[in-house]
Amino acid sequence: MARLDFPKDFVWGTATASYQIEGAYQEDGRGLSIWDTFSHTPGKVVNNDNGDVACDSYHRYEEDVALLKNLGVKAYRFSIAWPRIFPQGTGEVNEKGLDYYRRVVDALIAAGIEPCVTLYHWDLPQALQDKGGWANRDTIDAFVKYAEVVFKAFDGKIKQWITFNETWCVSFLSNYIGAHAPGNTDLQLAVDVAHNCMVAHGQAVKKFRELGVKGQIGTTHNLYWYEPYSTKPEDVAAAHRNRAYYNEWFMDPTFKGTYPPFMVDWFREKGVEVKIQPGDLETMSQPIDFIGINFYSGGFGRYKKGEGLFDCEEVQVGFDRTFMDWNVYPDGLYKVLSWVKEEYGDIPIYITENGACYEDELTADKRVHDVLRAEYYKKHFIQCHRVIESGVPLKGYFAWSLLDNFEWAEGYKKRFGIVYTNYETLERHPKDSYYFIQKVIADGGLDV
Ligand SMILES: N=NNCCOCCOc1ccc(-c2cn(C[C@@H]3NC[C@@H](O)[C@H]3O)nn2)cc1
Repeated sequence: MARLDFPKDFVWGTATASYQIEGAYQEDGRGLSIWDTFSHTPGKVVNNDNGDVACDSYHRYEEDVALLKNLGVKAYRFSIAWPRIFPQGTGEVNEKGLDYYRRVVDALIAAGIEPCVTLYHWDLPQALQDKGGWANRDTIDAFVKYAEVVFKAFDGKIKQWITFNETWCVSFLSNYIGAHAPGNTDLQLAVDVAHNCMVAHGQAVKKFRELGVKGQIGTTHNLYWYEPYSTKPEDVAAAHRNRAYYNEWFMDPTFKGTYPPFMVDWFREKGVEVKIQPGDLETMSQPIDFIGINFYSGGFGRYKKGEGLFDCEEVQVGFDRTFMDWNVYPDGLYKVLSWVKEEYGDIPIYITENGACYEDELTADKRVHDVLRAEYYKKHFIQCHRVIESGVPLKGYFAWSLLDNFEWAEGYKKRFGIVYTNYETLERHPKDSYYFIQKVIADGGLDV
């Protein structure tokens, strides 16, 4: 057996998001979000599930904090719901909305757990969507105003800030593929949304610096690791386009202040242009203190004319797959983080999401023997250790997710939690994977 010890200051955490766990969708002045609208539209979400109640963390956050404390994490990543702070997106601040997050933050601090907050985790106020949402550049100013209110309210208590979660999901998944809210299917619109979100990210970072807010700020991108199936030049080019669709399209603007030229040309061929206004590229590439990377999967692609957006077809090479039908590809984590260091330099990295969805069964004695999920975590922890040993500045890891929760268009059928949520009783039951992670944190590492 080999012993893999993590640095003493490595930050272990878990992650959730407001719309996925809070419920209380009309409580204390909360306004509607695009996910309320989307989930209440028949046919958009499996079983027509919605976030009206979810895990009821709005009322049960103390139970969640107790689970976090017992798990032994140093930090907890959650998101603030913009519609609780500005029910109409702009205008009057809803103090009761701020008060909820004051209760959560104070409970975390009392438990010795650092709050790590995502400002935008997809629940855009519907009132802003009614005016074009992220395709309307006015939303950028509304976002900065929302960020300013929250920065000021929690300065000194929240010390790790993430502007956006998974801008690829906000843009392409939600406005080109159409699988997520608001469910548009227009490539130009998706490119506009991606651009405006990255400008909003940069403007919020500038506001953070202007206000002299204590702590660190970054953003989170979901990166996939796609490799060419063969060394044939056409396969290499096709797989690179598909990788860049998730990775370079967002990482290059964030760190280089440019879009990857080969992708700009590819989109231009499809009649799609990036609408860059003077100053946008400088704004979006504002220096940040860390990058959050959400990693779940990857694969192999090869050239196939006419296949998808990039003439690239995925080739199955025998990976095990999760219940989301995603490849289990732990080496992909090592490769993508090594690539981040190589491409973008020594920016501190936090894995802000990693985890797996499997079918879980609650036993009569309230246990969940989620062997596959525990194995998934073990395999990815090994790759985290490997990448740290290689000199990549990986500073922390947040498991997705603390709780089974509303998995967007998949509803409640898809469980990612290390704690089982009984949606009838709203009871929480730690799974075997919770106890596996608890031991890794307590021991400061693992034996393999
Ligand atoms: N890729 N295109 N395929 C073509 C058809 O796709 C249809 C569906 O696609 C996707 C792609 C990606 C995801 C996804 C989900 N999570 C997990 C969440 N991360 C943030 C947190 O809230 C977690 O819940 N990360 N990524 C979902 C659906």
